[in-house]
Amino acid sequence: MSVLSLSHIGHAYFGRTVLDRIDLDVEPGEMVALVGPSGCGKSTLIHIAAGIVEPLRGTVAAGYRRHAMVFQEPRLLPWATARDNIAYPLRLAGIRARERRARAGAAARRVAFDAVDLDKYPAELSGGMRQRVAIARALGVDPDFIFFDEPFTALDAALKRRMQDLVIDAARNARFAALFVTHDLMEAVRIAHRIVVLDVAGKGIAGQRMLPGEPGTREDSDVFAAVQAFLKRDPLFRHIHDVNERRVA
Ligand SMILES: Nc1ncnc2c1ncn2[C@@H]1O[C@H](COP(=O)(O)OP(=O)(O)OP(=O)(O)O)[C@@H](O)[C@H]1O
Repeated sequence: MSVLSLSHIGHAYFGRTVLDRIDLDVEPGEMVALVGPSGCGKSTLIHIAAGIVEPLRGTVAAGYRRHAMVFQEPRLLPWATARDNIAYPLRLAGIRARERRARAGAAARRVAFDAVDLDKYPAELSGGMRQRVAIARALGVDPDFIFFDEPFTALDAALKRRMQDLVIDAARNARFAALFVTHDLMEAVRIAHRIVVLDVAGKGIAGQRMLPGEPGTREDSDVFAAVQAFLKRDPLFRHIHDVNERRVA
């Protein structure tokens, strides 16, 4: 009864294999963190999973009702206010102005976005506020699945933590499932039920680990200890901090 099922996904760019034989299922209400060394194909895989990129091989079976996506950059419309940005997908869905306004306001409240800022334009908002708008826009469509592609990488540590808590709370309340790409193992351990580790590019999934307890109920000391244990003793995480320098160059 998976809400997302990837079977034998393979992909290549210009003949160079980046993903091979990827099988991955996400259950309803489950938050799966996808981690792996730089350049291993995390973004490619989440784009395939979300239907943005057509895989060269394999199939994607989506059992969710409605999905949303949150990217590293908030990707807001610069000419629209925060409220109109949040309401934009609702407008595309043909929802009337009055209801759009109410639902955008409710979504903003769920991410603790101050109502007085709803009429501001993206350029008038801080990076954290803009990312809140992006999350509110995702929550506003009432999704049962959200794809997160490194949404908090550009934020400083304190803000990142606040945003993670916000996503954890929202996921618990709205019970959406999610695939969450991150290169931050601490973030993965805080936020997810399960961590899936991609191998270096072209080698597929290296393995996965279930995380104990529910996201949001883990003590900081336990999160820290789990990350240390993964990095020091678990061979699955051996390549996690490798950098594909050819790509960086
Ligand atoms: N549109 C594209 N055309 C050609 N090559 C691409 C394209 N997108 C990604 N690649 C290459 O595919 C590989 C995987 O990239 P991808 O962005 O999916 O990895 P990633 O794990 O998300 O990387 P990072 O952790 O650095 O964000 C990289 O070597 C990258 O250079």
